[in-house]
Amino acid sequence: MTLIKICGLTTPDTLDAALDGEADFVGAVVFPKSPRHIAPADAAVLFERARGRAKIVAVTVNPDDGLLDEIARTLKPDFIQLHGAETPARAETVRALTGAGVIKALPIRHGDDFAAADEWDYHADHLMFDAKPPEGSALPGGVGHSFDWTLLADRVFRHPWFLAGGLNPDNVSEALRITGAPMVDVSSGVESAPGVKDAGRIAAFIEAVRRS
Ligand SMILES: O=C(O)c1ccccc1N[C@@H]1O[C@H](COP(=O)(O)O)[C@@H](O)[C@H]1O
Repeated sequence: MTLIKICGLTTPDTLDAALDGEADFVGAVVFPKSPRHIAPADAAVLFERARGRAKIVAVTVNPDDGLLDEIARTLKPDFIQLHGAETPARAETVRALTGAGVIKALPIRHGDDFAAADEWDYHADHLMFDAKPPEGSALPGGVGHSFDWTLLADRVFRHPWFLAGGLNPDNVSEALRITGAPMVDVSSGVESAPGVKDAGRIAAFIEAVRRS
């Protein structure tokens, strides 16, 4: 069964839509430049209802030790998602500092971009292949861009991995058919406007994955 992550949740009703649909991972984006940013203390209150029902993921971009400590003390996530230019050595520090697992997002545009996965596969619990954002983008993720899914054909990784980038209820079946991804991650594809999650689209996305 394909595992599902719904990311960038900021309200109780949309978090409930993800939990009622039995999403496997729910994500809080802790990155002030994002329209989905939520402060760790606020995320801790909101995501408490998810504990034990879905894995809680804190999405970060090049987090410093202070932020990691704050996230670990308040939100207590199951996973820290690293969506910046972190190194494998930094990931080991993140793991030690927080006690959480590590999801590492790798930006993909061409086949060569998978080279980094060889080393990262030994340092992350899960890799996430997300589209490289357009030039000049303020965000490294959550921009609704997809990459050529056929680049993933016949690739093998040590751990179950996420496909991300531009997925939505209408295209996720095709993405799964082409890539055979064991896990999928979505953010802007289940929104009505940037940062505004839509409970109906969350349910439709989960339904489309389950039907695939
Ligand atoms: O969602 C964000 O705002 C965000 C900000 C900074 C780093 C990562 C972010 N989101 C991640 O990107 C994927 C893909 O997004 P989309 O589905 O293409 O909109 C998202 O699921 C998050 O993991």
